[in-house]
Amino acid sequence: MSAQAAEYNKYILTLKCPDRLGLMAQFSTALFENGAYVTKVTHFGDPETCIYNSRIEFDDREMTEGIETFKIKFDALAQELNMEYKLRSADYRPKVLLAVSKYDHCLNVLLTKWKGGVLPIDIVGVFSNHPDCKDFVEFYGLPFYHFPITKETKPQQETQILELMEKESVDLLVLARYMQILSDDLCTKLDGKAINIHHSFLPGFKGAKPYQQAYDRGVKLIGATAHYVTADLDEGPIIVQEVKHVDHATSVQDMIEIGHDSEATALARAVRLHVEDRIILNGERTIIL
Ligand SMILES: Nc1nc2c(c(=O)[nH]1)N[C@@H](CN(C=O)c1ccc(C(=O)N[C@@H](CCC(=O)O)C(=O)O)cc1)CN2
Repeated sequence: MSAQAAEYNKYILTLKCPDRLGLMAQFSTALFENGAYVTKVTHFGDPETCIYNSRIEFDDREMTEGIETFKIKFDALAQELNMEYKLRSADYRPKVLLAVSKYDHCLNVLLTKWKGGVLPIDIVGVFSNHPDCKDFVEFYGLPFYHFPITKETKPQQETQILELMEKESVDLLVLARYMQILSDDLCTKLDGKAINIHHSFLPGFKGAKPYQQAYDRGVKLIGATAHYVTADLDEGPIIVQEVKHVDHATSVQDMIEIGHDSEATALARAVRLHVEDRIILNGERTIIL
């Protein structure tokens, strides 16, 4: 007898463990025996690392015991299979802090998608090293934090960022064309919790002014890359990439304007993938389930 979908509690289970024959049968049986009504499964067994990765959506329509009992039983299986897993309610909306400098095209798309209910996140605020985006952010009813920075005040400014993230229990920091390099210490603290949009088709043209670099090289494709932030500038695991065709007549300014769409699209998609727990970090690479 199926009740209305709205009555069910829905969950997202992500897991990784050493791969071996019969693994799927074993944890599928565990899900079945504990009444997990599976509605979606995506998985990948990495042939190089021999690690099995899976993302499972299920609900409790057939569960006779609560999710806490499910966790206790699944914990036992996880130990047996040397499995790392994360289980959360599908209703949880990750808390996201945005960072900008002066360009607001990526910020605009993120705020529009958030306001329109397309991005399942709670934006706790926006900070910037410049005041330019204050009015725009406050138009959306969000707090704007002006954190100016100089080489000398960088440690204090990054402390402001960390304190804000702590105070608001931030799950994800999104650098939406935030043009400051985060210190190694901050990158370590934000490992896997900070996404940047770089305005080139990485690994080409890392660092500052990538469109000028692209123009000077005479490329026929420009791109944008959303990646996790690491201490190695623009070297973090790649999440999403977008490209656009250009030619000999495309100026640097043309590239900057053409690139805005690619940057905003790539970043918004990367944020969605992250907050839906679809990204598995796999060394220097990502698996998108
Ligand atoms: N630790 C990291 N910080 C940041 C990353 C990253 O991958 N690791 N990505 C950048 C974004 N970025 C390109 O997308 C970028 C931003 C700024 C610069 C840069 O050189 N800026 C200033 C120097 C600023 C500073 O010293 O903090 C400059 O133009 O000289 C290069 C690339 C965001 N941060």
